[in-house]
Amino acid sequence: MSTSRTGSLPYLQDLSGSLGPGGLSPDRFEALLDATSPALAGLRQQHEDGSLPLLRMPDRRDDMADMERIAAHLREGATDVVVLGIGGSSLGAKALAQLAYDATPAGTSTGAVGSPRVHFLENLDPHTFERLMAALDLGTTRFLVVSKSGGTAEPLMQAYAAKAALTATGAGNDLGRHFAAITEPTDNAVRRFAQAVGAPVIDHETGVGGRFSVLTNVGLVPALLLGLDATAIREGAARVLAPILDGAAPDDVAPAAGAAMQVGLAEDAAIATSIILAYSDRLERFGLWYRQLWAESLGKDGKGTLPATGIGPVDQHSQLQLYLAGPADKAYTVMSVGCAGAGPRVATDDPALAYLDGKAMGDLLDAEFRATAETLRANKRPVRTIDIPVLDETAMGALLMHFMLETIIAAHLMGVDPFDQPAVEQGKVLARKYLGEM
Ligand SMILES: O=P(O)(O)OC[C@H]1O[C@](O)(CO)[C@@H](O)[C@@H]1O
Repeated sequence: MSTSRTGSLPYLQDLSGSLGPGGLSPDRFEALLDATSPALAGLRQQHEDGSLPLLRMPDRRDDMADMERIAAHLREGATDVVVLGIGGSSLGAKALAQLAYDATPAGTSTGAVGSPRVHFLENLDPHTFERLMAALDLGTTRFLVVSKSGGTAEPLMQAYAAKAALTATGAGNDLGRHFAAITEPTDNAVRRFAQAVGAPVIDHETGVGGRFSVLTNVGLVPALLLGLDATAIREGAARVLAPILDGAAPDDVAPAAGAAMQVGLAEDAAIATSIILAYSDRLERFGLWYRQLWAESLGKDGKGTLPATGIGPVDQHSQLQLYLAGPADKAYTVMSVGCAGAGPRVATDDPALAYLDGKAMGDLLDAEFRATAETLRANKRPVRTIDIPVLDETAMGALLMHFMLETIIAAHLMGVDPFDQPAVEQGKVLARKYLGEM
């Protein structure tokens, strides 16, 4: 079974292009799919006993009031909100924010009319920081500091720098109004910072790691600021989880099929890179969120594949040559958002452009998506397609849950723990040592 039968999902996954020559043998795929059964049973159990709080997020509503409270605090009198967080404390929110569209290079998202502009200062770069501070009216700018541990150097550095910038411009008389924080309920540096400036704090879910936190307040507070429907995001996630909770067979569980395919390709077909190629600008940051999820969860014990991202027509004109004729060590997830007929139509009497005459911009995008997927397959490159008829909050919630579950199930097949990241700590210790020597 190569195409997901879960008809109620707001997307359609088709794995048929990953099977056969250049890909995975259908028998091996079926065997791996069967091997996901214990993982699915484990997830059911963990949902029931509450030991994996991520699985309870789709149905949670009791935390919405806290989220609304923080969002209202940040929104009041604000033209701009800057989110200070890194990795899992930023990437999920950024992916959601792109729904409220837009994909400006500075990472700004504008939402519904009346919403503040939301900026994500994820990376640490003094040049970017100073330029943004200079461009904003700090009197009407708010900062949301997000860190699960509350001890991550980058957002702390940015929070203290923002406080100094506010104070320098005289906008710091009422610092509590300018800040809010999300962090674990421990005595940590982010909490102490927020308390010192008199800003409200809400708790980061203790049992949900950063890269799995997009359905918690970490993703949903920025979403609310942008006017997105947070409940619909969770409802979309619930639709992906439902077959697992209902005890469906693995071939009716889209993330299980995806995990079997990804692990099988790595083990049998020497696939070293897993590329998400999205035919929608609004999925650009989704790919970046996926990179952390896949890399940090599975890159262990010498195992794991390199997650990479690309964007539709742009990468056809930049990467496709390598994809088609370079090393056959990459697998492709080509994602498209229903676009046929969308956008402006061309009117031209140039005979050389007869193929464009009367066609909508979305027609060309759709044709290119299908052509690229087929060409990859014709060149024996394993391809999965994911069609999203309508990219809204429900679909985005479903896609986020799909890839979180696919990662957890893949970890089970690979025999690694998806929830830790011990190797990352080495660099952090060294960076602190170097800082101490400066
Ligand atoms: O939310 P925190 O604790 O600031 O951590 C940020 C990121 O840093 C990491 O711990 C890696 O260093 C990620 O797993 C995490 O998402």
